[in-house]
Amino acid sequence: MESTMKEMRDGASVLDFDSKSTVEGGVEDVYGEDRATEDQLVTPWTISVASGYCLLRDPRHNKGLAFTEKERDAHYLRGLLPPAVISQQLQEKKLMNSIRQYEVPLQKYVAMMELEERNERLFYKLLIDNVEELLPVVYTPTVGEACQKYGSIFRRPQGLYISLKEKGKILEVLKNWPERSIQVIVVTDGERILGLGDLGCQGMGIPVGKLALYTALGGIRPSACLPITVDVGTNNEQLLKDEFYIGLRQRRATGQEYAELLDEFMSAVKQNYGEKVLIQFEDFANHNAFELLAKYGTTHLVFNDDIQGTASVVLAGVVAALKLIGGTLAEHRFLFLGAGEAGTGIAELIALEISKQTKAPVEETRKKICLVDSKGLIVSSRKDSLQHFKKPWAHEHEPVNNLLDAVKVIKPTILIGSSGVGRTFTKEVIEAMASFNEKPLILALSNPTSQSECTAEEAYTWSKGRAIFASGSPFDPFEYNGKVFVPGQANNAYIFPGFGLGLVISGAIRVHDDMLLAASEALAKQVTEENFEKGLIYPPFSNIRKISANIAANVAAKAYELGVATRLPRPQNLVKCAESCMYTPVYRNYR
Ligand SMILES: O=C([O-])CC(=O)C(=O)O
Ligand SMILES: [Mg+2]
Repeated sequence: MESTMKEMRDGASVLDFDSKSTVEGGVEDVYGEDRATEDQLVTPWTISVASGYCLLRDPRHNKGLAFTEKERDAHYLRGLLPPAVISQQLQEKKLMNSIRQYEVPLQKYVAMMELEERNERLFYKLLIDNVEELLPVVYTPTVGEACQKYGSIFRRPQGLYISLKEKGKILEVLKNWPERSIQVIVVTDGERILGLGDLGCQGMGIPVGKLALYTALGGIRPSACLPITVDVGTNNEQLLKDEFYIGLRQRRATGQEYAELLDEFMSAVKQNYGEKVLIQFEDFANHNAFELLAKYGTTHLVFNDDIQGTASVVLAGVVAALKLIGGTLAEHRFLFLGAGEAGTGIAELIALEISKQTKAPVEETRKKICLVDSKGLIVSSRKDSLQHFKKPWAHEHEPVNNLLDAVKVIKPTILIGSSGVGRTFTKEVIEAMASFNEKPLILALSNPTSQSECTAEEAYTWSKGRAIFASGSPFDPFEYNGKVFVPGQANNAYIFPGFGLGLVISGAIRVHDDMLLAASEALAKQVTEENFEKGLIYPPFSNIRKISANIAANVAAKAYELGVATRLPRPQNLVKCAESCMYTPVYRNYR
């Protein structure tokens, strides 16, 4: 009898499913429980129409004073709102005025988060229309401070928390999340939040912030985004002692215990959301970041923003910069400070692109790139003691034990900082770069601003206005000798929203390095003559939705070419397709 009912509900396909284990996802699998076997527990979700008081308190549907007279009548709102009816534009103006009055960035952050909890469309309207002004509020650098103080500013939970306490029950925890059609998950374990180190469970600010950008910059629907923090403890003594700390009060689980929890999480995600959900790893410590990417890259749609997103954005900036500094990629010498996720990720993608351009094997093209870590230049004599992700960069060279000496002997044309340690591009380092380069390209990528390898002012002043400079966190334009220099922001925020959109619109099931190259190429093409004249190697964020649509189209095209796209037939015009899929924050009319 039971099986007959299930067949009636699910149609003929139920016969196939019943005999299978449910640990894999499927194309139609959006609810998870549709595929659940009879002995599995399901969540009895219901859908209802919000009205009256509940409607005003539902952030997804609330419009505040913008509810029309007709809507107020039809939805039992009479008397619950003051008489004035105002437009979304006027609401936006009012909120921008009030946010601009706060002088402390963290107050602006809290105001934005409160808006998101109150009125989601208005939040995104503000963010999209004022992207250059609000990006530093909801994203780096302010989000870093927010994570450090998350326990104190915590009001309502955002996202999903999966801790060691949920071991064995992760699938059930996922089913507690109210949305079913998830397209993008950003997950952190909080061990390396920006350049701020281990912030444990308070790292949640990062997935929340990244996903706000997925919607604002890439047009993924907010309801399709799921921020997750996996809490395995923290080694941050200060947080462990902090009475307001929101996470597990224990030291980090490692080894098998860690691997098992992550494995359960990865299986549960695929089981619940299917094959096409994008899982973006964010701000994991080096060892776990590389391992997770390698382990799940062949079974899941995974993307590590710190390794791959940063690589793609930096390659785009370097390619664009060639218009200003001359030469081909292969003709330049690269020196990195920092050999972690960002450093080795960028280095590898640059080596790959040079290899594609010159047909030389990547083992050869890697030799154009040198990396310095905390122990000095990475050279072959250090090979035995190096972590595996650094080994490809151990070239034959005399040991050199600091950055300045490495700059002097290698004479790079391009200097890239990704060490997470601030103020390491000293006056001597920049002056040395400027002594043998007409236009040294200097990228200070570490975040937030406090960890930047140097400031824009320092780069321009110490190079006497000759440096081409971009940084991970934003700096204001700087005037030197009567000329205004506008520093670019070499931040993965240019890439991941469009990249993710490209995966979603093509229904891609795996990420491939060639897609990262496709994203870089699309971004580099968006830099205009006018941008170059100001010394910019990235286009302004004000055009980001157009940029994201172009990145998405190039990434999707590559997914179809590689045969990993499942959305068929392939749309003719992928840019149009990307644009038409984008979420818009304009209020909808209610009947
Ligand atoms: O969040 C950012 O601004 C860039 C990034 O991924 C990081 O620094 O880890
Ligand atoms: Mg990151």
